[in-house]
Amino acid sequence: MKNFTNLSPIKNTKPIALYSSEQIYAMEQAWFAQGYDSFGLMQQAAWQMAQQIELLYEQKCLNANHSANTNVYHRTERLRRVSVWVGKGNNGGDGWLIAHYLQQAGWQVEVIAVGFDKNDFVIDDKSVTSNSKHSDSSNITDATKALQIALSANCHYQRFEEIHSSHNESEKMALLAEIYIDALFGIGLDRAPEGIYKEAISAFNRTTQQQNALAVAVDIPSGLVASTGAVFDRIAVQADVTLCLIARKFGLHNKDGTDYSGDIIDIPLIPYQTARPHKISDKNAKQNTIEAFEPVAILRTAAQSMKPRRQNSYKGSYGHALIIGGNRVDGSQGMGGAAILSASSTMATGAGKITVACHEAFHGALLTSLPDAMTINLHDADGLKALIEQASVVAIGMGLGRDEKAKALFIDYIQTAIAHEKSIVIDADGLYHLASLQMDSHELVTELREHSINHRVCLTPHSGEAARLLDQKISEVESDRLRAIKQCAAVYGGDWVLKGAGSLVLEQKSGRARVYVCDAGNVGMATAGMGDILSGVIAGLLAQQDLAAESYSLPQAVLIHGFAGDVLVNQNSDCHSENRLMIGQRGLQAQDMPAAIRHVMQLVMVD
Ligand SMILES: NC(=O)C1=CN([C@@H]2O[C@H](COP(=O)(O)OP(=O)(O)OC[C@H]3O[C@@H](n4cnc5c(N)ncnc54)[C@H](O)[C@@H]3O)[C@@H](O)[C@H]2O)[C@@H](O)CC1
Ligand SMILES: Nc1ncnc2c1ncn2[C@@H]1O[C@H](COP(=O)(O)OP(=O)(O)O)[C@@H](O)[C@H]1O
Repeated sequence: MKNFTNLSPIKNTKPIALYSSEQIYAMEQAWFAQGYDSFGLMQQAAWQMAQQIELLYEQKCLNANHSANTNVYHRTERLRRVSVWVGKGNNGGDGWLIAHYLQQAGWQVEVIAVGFDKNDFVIDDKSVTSNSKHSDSSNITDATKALQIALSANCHYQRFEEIHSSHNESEKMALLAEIYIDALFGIGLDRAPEGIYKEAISAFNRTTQQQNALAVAVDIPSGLVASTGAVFDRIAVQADVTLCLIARKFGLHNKDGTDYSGDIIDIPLIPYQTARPHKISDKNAKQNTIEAFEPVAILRTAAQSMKPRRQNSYKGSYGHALIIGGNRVDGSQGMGGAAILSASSTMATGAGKITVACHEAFHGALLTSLPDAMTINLHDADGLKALIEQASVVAIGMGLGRDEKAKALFIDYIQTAIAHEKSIVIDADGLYHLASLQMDSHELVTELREHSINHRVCLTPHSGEAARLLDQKISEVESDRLRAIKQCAAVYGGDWVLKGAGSLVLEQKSGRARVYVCDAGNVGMATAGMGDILSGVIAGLLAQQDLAAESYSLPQAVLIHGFAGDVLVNQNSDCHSENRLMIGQRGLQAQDMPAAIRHVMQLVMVD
């Protein structure tokens, strides 16, 4: 659940580099290649996590005492109990060592071992005392070594299989604890947890919820795929806190990741986490050159500040945005609202002037809600093409319609925009037509791609639209959104937003594509018309050419849109007056957004 307590669009936080699990393994390998010990790294990881767990426990006690208004010193008399759930991989190895270190620190520890055979618990002194630098060489894995160390230290354990097969509910309650540690799976999860693993994850979640205990995930919540943020069949540990080892995983911030990870605490561990030895192809190159790991994406949690406008300027200084959409196909009710919403957010973002090209049937409604806009008939091709020539940016597709007539208009208007070297935003039905044109091998797709090399072309699909553009199933796109957005950019050129929880933004600059995850927005925005609002924000920023490049960037637009949604939902938490209107996650409407966008535009302004 998103925390709205510290809502500020400009925060003093740096963007965070995000990596795939393959890259994290490569970072580890680079570290070991320099002679460092893999088991030493596991010990260090576990030791630092144990310390964090102690801090989390103290914080939990302080909070509990604070709310109960009791003396904080009572906490020292409490029995500190931890239940550590371990799997068979290295993530489980971390768990065994955490149990060992916490027991040394005086905690009452119970390890719940999942997927283990009874024979796994025979103490083998050799593995504990093994000094081999890399455990592989002695055929003893790091995880086994960790288990043996915990056993030798008399850490109490139970096999989950035994607890689970018991019909006695109280026996099923593995251990009453204040903190539960999830060390079942880490970045090595490569398939859906089934059988006993599925049962263990459900039992972990059930127990932590029943005990109102703190659930702490080691590295990543078990069940969450580190490289994609996917969760198989909703089977994943619901963590309150994730202790993220080595480097931030992309999956913690995309798709299901945000729902399952809780607060994230970084434990970087190795100084070279973002570098690996350079492959020496040039014999003259220095031996010790290092090559940075290119993150798969950058997490942006804050918008760029914007400078105030020059006093000596006028509406023409802030661009003319042309919104094309809002059609009414003969006999239908039409989609005028899409263009109206888009236009109202364009204006709220600060465009100097706007014209809306929509079906004439909607002109009255448009002018009633947005008298600042100029209007033109969507089907007046000559008039509209003349306007495209004058516009600073053309946003097309919101409620344009999917019939053949609309497709012909789309082709005509996009070709005109390209001919006049305009910035273009394509959304909704525009993306539908673009996908058809790609299937027809229509020349417009190539023209648009070429145009995008030197001009801004922004395309904003949700997963369904992206699937059509790529001729894939929605599930295929959803299973790896990072791959999908890159494929979109490779096929069509331009800059992209793949909308959804943790919207992805791909920007191409100087032939280099960079992907961003925008950490603003909330589930209240999953309502009709929110996408139209986004296309309007993008058009509104692109129109204002007085802005510095980073201020009209695509991540900036997505962040402003997301923060506006967050501002609206946040009214819930700081609402003291009963008379004040509350807008929460349920019932948030796209039409609420322009006022919130104006508010965010003031918050990002600096002197
Ligand atoms: N020694 C090291 O290099 C370090 C490793 N670390 C830990 O090691 C973790 C990665 O360890 P591993 O690579 O062993 O990966 P995991 O501990 O995630 O486990 C992978 C094992 O589980 C199996 N598996 C995957 N999905 C399964 C499923 N659905 N059902 C049943 N079995 C499944 C795999 O076949 C593999 O045997 C990290 O997340 C981190 O916690 C940290 O200790 C840092 C240092
Ligand atoms: N769960 C969510 N978290 C954050 N943002 C969301 C969420 N659901 C939707 N949004 C945002 O709301 C907008 C919805 O766009 P879209 O699906 O195109 O709506 P429409 O087609 O009705 O206009 C996108 O910008 C999307 O990122």
